[in-house]
Amino acid sequence: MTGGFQEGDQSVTLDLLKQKMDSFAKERDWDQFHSPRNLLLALVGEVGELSAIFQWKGEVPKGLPDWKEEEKVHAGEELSDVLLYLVRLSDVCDIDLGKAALRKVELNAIKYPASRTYSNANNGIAETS
Ligand SMILES: Nc1ccn([C@H]2C[C@H](O)[C@@H](COP(=O)(O)OP(=O)(O)OP(=O)(O)O)O2)c(=O)n1
Repeated sequence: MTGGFQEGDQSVTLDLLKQKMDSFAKERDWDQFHSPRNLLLALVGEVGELSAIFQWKGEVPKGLPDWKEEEKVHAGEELSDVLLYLVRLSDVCDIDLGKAALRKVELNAIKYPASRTYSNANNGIAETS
């Protein structure tokens, strides 16, 4: 048993992913290509690739119980591409994504109080009380 610290022991944080993407770009001299617009288009492209996996399957149960292992691995890869480009886009826009997201969660809770009941999740439009 080595007992040494391994990368797999790290908890995955947005900051870790941000640093990894920054190193990835710098090591390849790709900073020049990672402009906000290019990253946004790359992000949208990856959302398209993720959508293609679900396309024509109809509704699928949560947990994807009927999917083959390789399909789930593929879905994980496309979800990761979306996340990585989102993290990178936020970084080059000098926006702290973690802080912005936490603030948005708080704003959402104010907009849609848990004390009220909703007939559906359609943005609370059909609020019943
Ligand atoms: N200029 C680039 C190109 C790639 N990547 C990184 C971020 C994504 O996580 C991943 C995207 O790589 P690909 O464009 O090769 O896309 P896929 O991995 O989805 O491959 P494919 O489109 O062939 O399925 O690589 C990046 O940071 N900057």
